[in-house]
Amino acid sequence: MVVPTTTPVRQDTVAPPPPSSGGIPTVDMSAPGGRGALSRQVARACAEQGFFRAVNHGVPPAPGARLDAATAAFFALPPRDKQRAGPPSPLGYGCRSIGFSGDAGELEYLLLHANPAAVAYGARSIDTDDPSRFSSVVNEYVGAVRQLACEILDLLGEGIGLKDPRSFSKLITDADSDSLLRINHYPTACTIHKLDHDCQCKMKSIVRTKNGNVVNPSAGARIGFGEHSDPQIISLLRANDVNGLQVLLPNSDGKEVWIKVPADPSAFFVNVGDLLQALTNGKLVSVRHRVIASTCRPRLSTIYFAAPPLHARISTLPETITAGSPCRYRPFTWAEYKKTMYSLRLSHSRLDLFHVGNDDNSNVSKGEQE
Ligand SMILES: C=C1C[C@]23C[C@@]1(O)CC[C@H]2[C@@]12CC[C@H](O)[C@@](C)(C(=O)O1)[C@H]2[C@@H]3C(=O)O
Ligand SMILES: O=C(O)CCC(=O)C(=O)O
Ligand SMILES: [Fe+2]
Repeated sequence: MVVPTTTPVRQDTVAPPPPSSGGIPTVDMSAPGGRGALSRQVARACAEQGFFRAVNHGVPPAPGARLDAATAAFFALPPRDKQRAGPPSPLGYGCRSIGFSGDAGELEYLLLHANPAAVAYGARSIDTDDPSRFSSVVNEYVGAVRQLACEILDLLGEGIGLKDPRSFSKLITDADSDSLLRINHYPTACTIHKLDHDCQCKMKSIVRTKNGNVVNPSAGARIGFGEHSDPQIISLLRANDVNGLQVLLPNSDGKEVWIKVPADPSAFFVNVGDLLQALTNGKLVSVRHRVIASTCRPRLSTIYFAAPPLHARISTLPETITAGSPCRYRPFTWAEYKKTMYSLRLSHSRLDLFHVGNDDNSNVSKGEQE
């Protein structure tokens, strides 16, 4: 991760660091002190950590509670009912397998496109009793969270001094926005028996050798979701009261260390994504994070990945390019970026392939892996 330790976001508007709890910057979205101070705080957290905890964010609890109830009901279904919504294409129901390049984690999930037509289509196999009930719960949640995402992006636009501070939020409110909603369920080690046989074996990482012996190559390690950065513009995560999320942040010596993020069901955890790093010439940093699954309590998390339309051209904003900080990334479309990312492993630092002067990405687009 690039850590701009010597270059503050803007020389004339250096904000005090947001208060941090256990190394996690926290931004009170309703704090008195004015919009200027708030925008500088949000920009500073996104420049230094690429991550913050948003409290008093204004999203009412009801849409989240309704969505949690609906998705928990889905995950409690018998395996063959859940499999009607899979396998993930990448959208749909998935169990353990993440993406198309061999990544796996101790989780099952639903991955949905966030537009109402796609939600309605997916809902037919997720809530067969009443698909429109499921759709309206998802749409209500997406509407509320998208509004918070826009507010944060506008604050960021102001905080880093863009000519049009709404440049970021305009990308995600376009009718063709490619935003996603993901619901991750990390079962406990002892409820794995509720999954189907295939998934049970995969989650226990059981491998049967040629002579019939059973071995567990990853005994002890419970990687829920492996190390990665989110590819989109910004991600807003809300989870139940079970810990597990970790972010890779610089410590006081500048060394990167994994920081455990204490669970807070009333907060949103905000991640800068790869596209925002590219748009801002690396001033805002796409944070690497992962989930270690708890052995004794199930974690349920919901993440809104705010993305532009597929055809959107991601080109570094001129305000972020200076003589001392020349343009780092070549322009690309979100469709091009997605194609590259799906050919790579979860942990790949894929944005590096779009550095000015790096021609290596012509190969990865054709399916070459790490
Ligand atoms: C291995 C992969 C899964 C992923 C697409 C990718 O090729 C690399 C990025 C992964 C990720 C991480 C954030 C989101 O959970 C996600 C939906 C996304 O947009 O990028 C996943 C992708 C996925 O699970 O399909
Ligand atoms: O489930 C979580 O808490 C985080 C998962 C995540 O980072 C992702 O789905 O991209
Ligand atoms: Fe993520």
